Amino acid sequence: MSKKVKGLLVMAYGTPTSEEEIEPYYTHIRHGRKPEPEALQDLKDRYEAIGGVSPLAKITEDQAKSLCDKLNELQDEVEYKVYIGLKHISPFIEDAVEQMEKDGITEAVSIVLAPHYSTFSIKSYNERAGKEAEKHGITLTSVVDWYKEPGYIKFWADGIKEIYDNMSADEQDETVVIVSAHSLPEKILDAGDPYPQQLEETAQLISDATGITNYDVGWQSEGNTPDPWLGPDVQDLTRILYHEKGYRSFIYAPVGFVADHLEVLYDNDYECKVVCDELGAKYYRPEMPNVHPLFIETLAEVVLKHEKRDARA
Ligand SMILES: CC1=C(CCC(=O)O)c2cc3nc(cc4[nH]c(cc5[nH]c(cc1n2)c(C)c5CCC(=O)O)c(CCC(=O)O)c4C)C(CCC(=O)O)=C3C
Ligand SMILES: [Fe+2]
Repeated sequence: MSKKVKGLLVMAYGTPTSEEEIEPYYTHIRHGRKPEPEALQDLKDRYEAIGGVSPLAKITEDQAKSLCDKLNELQDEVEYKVYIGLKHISPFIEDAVEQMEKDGITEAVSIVLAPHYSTFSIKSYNERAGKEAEKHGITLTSVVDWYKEPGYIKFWADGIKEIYDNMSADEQDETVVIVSAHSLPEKILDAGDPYPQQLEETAQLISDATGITNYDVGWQSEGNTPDPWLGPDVQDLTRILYHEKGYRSFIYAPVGFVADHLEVLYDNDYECKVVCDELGAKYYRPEMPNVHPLFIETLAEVVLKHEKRDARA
């Protein structure tokens, strides 16, 4: 008897793959409102600064494919078939689910390539997927979050330790780890959003795993809107930690992201580095997860655990 085929919906933010796509992409992020010419130019300049287009599109594809291969290697009850569904550019989440139906898929599982749960992020991905699945008669269950998964913590702890262990004892004494995620509007707190608490937990677990107790939590890449955003911003935090605590080496761990992309390559590797250079401090940033085997295995374990829980329910 042939194995049952099950859909694996891998959801991610999405990125423009050419300069022409930047405007429609930005417009989609802004819920259909076109950006002002200055804001659009600013975004184009940032993409230009990291090489014209983001490496994210290719990385997301590689992550999705590797995850699916790993899942098919780790179990032999079902044959997973992978679909990529993006939040802000084609193939959209809805396109992916529609394609599943065309392919005769009746059951699927989804995961978002972002660790922390927020109404602004994972909830909105999962709601869009769930709604579309219902429309097409597909039974879909969704992984909720995976911010304290041991393999994910280990991945970051290993990267941080590698940098730290290469320092002299004197430098180690002056080193702090800045653990960060994408900032969100402060109003998420009114509804008790778990996002900030989850980032705190991730940071604590990484500290436990590395034994490095000098760490702080910051927010990055905040949007260009009038309302207040979660802070402190990582750049401000760098200055505070330098002046008030005397740190001279900074290890940035943007754990809210899983790939090399604009927020990391520009907001960390350029903007935070500018602050470090100005202060005469040292800038370090461990590798992003991308398709590292430990990371892909971890995602596969997350999906399989979710599938088991689902089977029990
Ligand atoms: C929570 C969160 C994640 C992490 C979770 C997840 O991954 O889902 C994330 C990831 C990403 N965000 C990305 C890109 C952008 N996000 C923007 C703007 C915004 N993000 C927001 C939230 C998040 N974003 C919000 C609340 C806004 C403001 C919207 C508004 O205006 O009200 C803008 C507009 C310009 C700007 O603000 O910089 C861009 C270009 C890329 C792709 C990078 C690449 O292409 O390499 C990635 C992975
Ligand atoms: Fe974003």
